[in-house]
Amino acid sequence: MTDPASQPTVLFVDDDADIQSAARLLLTRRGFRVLAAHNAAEALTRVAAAPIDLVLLDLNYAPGATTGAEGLALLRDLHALRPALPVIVVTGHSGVAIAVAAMREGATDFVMKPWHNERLVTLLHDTLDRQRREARPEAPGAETDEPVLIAVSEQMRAPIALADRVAPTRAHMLLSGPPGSGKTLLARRIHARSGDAQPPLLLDADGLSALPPGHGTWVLRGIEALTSPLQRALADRLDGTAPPRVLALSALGPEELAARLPPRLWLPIEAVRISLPPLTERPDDIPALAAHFLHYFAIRHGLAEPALDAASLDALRLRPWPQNVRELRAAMERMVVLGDVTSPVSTDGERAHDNPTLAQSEQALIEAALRRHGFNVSHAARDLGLTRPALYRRMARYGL
Ligand SMILES: Nc1ncnc2c1ncn2[C@@H]1O[C@H](COP(=O)(O)OP(=O)(O)OP(=O)(O)O)[C@@H](O)[C@H]1O
Repeated sequence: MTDPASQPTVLFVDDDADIQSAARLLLTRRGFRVLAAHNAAEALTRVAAAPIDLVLLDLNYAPGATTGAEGLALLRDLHALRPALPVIVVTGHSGVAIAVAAMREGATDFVMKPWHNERLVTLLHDTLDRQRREARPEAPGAETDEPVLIAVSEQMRAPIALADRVAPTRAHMLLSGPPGSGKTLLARRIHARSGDAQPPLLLDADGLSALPPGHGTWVLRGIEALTSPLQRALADRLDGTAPPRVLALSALGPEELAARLPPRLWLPIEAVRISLPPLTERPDDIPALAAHFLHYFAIRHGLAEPALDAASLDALRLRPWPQNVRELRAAMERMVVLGDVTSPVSTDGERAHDNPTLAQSEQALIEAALRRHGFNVSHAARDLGLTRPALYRRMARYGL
C-alpha cells in the first residue's frame, strides 16, 4: 500500500464532472492523491488551504468558454500565489494555440484531451521528479505573501484587473469601498505584485501622530482621518524626492474624500481610483466566498466542512451584510465551529443567530459532535470532554 504521506497531491481543475471522475479514477489507482476544483475560486482556495504538488488545469473549465482566457487568468493567479507550483494545462478543442499561450505564461507542460492514460501518468511523474531536483528553497514568506482574493463577479473582477495592471508601477492608488469589502486585502495583493521586496507599512490614519520615515509602500487606512498637519506633511513627502508609494484606503466616496483633503494631497492620491462594491451588489461572489471560508475554517479548526444547500445559499444571498465580506467570513467560521444547526442563515434573512445564547451554543456543539461521530455517544462525549452520563443529561435537556 502507498504511504499517504509520500503520495503526491494533484489538484485537477475542470468543471466537467465526468472528466473529473475519469481523472480521479486513473490517478488514484496510480498512487496520486487527487483533489478536485470546479472553478477558479475553488482552485485558489484549495491551493491556499492545503499542500498541493501539481495542478492539472483545464483551460476551458468555464462552461461554454472556448478561448481559454479564464484558464490563463487562473494560471497567472496560481503562480502569483505559489510561484514554484508546476501547472500542466489540459486543452481540448481550443487546441495548440492556447497551450502555447499557456506555456508562455509559465505553464510547465500541456496535454491534449482525450489524453493517453500512460502518457499522462508519465508526464506527471517526470514533472514531479524534475520539480524535486530543481526545487530551490523559496524566499521566506514567498508562498504566503499574496493573499487569496476570491472574486467571481464582474463587479469585482474589473477593479481587480485594473489594480493588477497598475500594481507593478509606483503609482499611488485610492481604494474605496464600504467596511469589510476587501480594501486591505486588495492593497496586500497590489503590493505582492509590485516587485517591492520590502513588506508594506500598514498605517491607520486615525491616531497617527507622525509620518514614518522610508519610501516603501504605505497602506494608509482611513486616510480621511489624517490631521491637517499630517495631510500637509504627506503632500510634501509625495512632492519630494524618493516618495513612498501610497495605497490610500477609505470608506468614503471620492467626492466626500475630495472635500476633506487638500488638492495637493488629493490629486496625486486619486490618480488611480479603484472602488470595491458592497457585497449585496455582487451576490455572485457570495457562494464562492462562503465555500472558501468554510473550507479554510474547517482546516484551521480541524473540524468537518459543512455543506451549504441551495436554500442556505439563497438565504445568504438575501442577507444585508452591512459589514460585507468580514461579516460573511465570521458567519462561516461560526458555522464551522458551532455546526450548521446554529448557522446564521435564516430563511427570513434576519440575523437570527448572531448572538446565540449559551444554551444554544452548547446544544449546537453537542449536536455537531454527535453528527461528527455518527451519533456514537461515547465518542462524542470524549470529543466534548464530558462523561457519558453528563452527555446523556444534556441530550435529554435539549431533547436530542
Ligand atoms: N474577495 C475576498 N476574498 C477573500 N477574503 C476576503 C475578500 N474580501 C475580503 N476578505 C476578507 O474579509 C476581511 C475584511 O477584508 P479587509 O480587511 O480587506 O476589508 P477592508 O475593506 O479593508 O475593511 P475596513 O475598511 O473595515 O478596514 C478580511 O479577513 C479579508 O481577508
